[in-house]
Amino acid sequence: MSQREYHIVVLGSGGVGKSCLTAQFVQNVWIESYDPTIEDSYRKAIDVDGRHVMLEILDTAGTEQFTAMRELYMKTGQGFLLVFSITSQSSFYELAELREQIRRIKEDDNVPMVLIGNKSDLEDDRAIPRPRAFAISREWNIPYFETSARRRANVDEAFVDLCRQIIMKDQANRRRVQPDPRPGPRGGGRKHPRKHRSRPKCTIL
Ligand SMILES: Nc1nc2c(ncn2[C@@H]2O[C@H](COP(=O)(O)OP(=O)(O)OP(=O)(O)O)[C@@H](O)[C@H]2O)c(=O)[nH]1
Repeated sequence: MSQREYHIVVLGSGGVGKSCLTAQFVQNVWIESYDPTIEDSYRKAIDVDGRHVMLEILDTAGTEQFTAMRELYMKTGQGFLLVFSITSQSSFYELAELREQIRRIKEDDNVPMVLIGNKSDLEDDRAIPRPRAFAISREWNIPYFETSARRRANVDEAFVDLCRQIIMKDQANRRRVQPDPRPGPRGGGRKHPRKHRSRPKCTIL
């Protein structure tokens, strides 16, 4: 079977840890320094439930000056990681608008997404209580993961969950456009009804 390629976009305010999460997932490295991103893309092959897929991961700019690129990558992205920092209230509230923008641009209410509260190692500085984040994730009908890029906690789990959602959506779309090749009422394989058999049926004893 050919390898499928899926486009993932990592979104969220500046400094929430998008680059660090991406670097941990793709390269298994931790980056201590903060260097605001303009836009970086990475490729990683992974196996999800026995399926070999290639991911194209776009690490986007959190700072306002680069938001002009948003519309384009929202169109091409098939799945989105919505990242905030558990230590920053504003980064949490800013995600609502990003989510709305994605749904509007894609004209789809069921876009694969995952909500991520990053920097879970900074529990003492927590500004968003866990139940608050879970409540939003339930309202948006998407899963919530608390991650720490620093400790590499829950990073793979969040990316893999998103991949699963994308694969399921892709399969559902394919089923919709490709008619079932099997004959009979479910399939579109046979144009004309089978002719009546004149020969008697054979019975195996
Ligand atoms: N303690 C802690 N620090 C983190 C974590 N993830 C990222 N950081 C730090 O937060 C700062 C910003 O991380 P980045 O990954 O560059 O943030 P970003 O969201 O890509 O920022 P922009 O490129 O501006 O959008 C860096 O100094 C990181 O070391 C984490 O899980 N825990």
